[in-house]
Amino acid sequence: MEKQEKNTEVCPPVDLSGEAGWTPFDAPSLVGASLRFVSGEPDGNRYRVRYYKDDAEQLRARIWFGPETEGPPGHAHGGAMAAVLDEVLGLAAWAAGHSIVVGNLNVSFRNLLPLEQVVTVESEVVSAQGRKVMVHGRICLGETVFAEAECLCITIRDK
Ligand SMILES: CCCCCCCC(=O)SCCNC(=O)CCNC(=O)[C@H](O)C(C)(C)COP(=O)(O)OP(=O)(O)OC[C@H]1O[C@@H](n2cnc3c(N)ncnc32)[C@H](O)[C@@H]1OP(=O)(O)O
Repeated sequence: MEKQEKNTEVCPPVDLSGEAGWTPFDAPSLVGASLRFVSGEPDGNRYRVRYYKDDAEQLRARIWFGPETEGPPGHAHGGAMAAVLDEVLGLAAWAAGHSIVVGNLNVSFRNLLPLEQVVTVESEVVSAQGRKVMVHGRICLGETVFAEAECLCITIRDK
């Protein structure tokens, strides 16, 4: 079988601007330099992401799924969408003041997400009781929802 050449060309810049009323927010710095999988290559071919807070102080992200996130031909891998929801919804809890890791992430894939398109991740911290913080979120563009998730975050025990 012939070996397929890997395309190593870097994709052109993309516009990750937020919407009116959004303020840029450096969410990954809340947890230090550890979040390289989604946020680590801002000019690469995997993901490109920029974080914001909206006027209700909820975390938002504008994100581009690059060719390295491909699953079904021309579209994002489900695991690639789940990774984004894990990071953004976990960071939404951090941004609300909770030091957490994600304990459970329940994702529903609603529509195929075309590659190399800038989409939005919305999040909402819906409850915080004891060590459990529930965050809901979705990857969408206008009225189209690509994936939605419920994320149970658990606060880290004091060492
Ligand atoms: C640095 C942070 C970056 C954040 C952004 C990125 C998000 C991530 O990718 S985090 C990485 C993925 N997550 C992980 O690897 C987490 C691995 N899991 C763990 O470390 C542990 O299981 C942990 C911390 C979640 C819970 O363990 P522990 O501290 O012993 O708590 P534990 O006593 O078991 O549970 C506490 C409560 O949460 C509940 N709970 C814990 N896990 C779950 C779960 N998966 N589903 C439902 N409930 C759960 C328990 O039932 C318990 O409830 P109750 O108090 O009512 O009895």
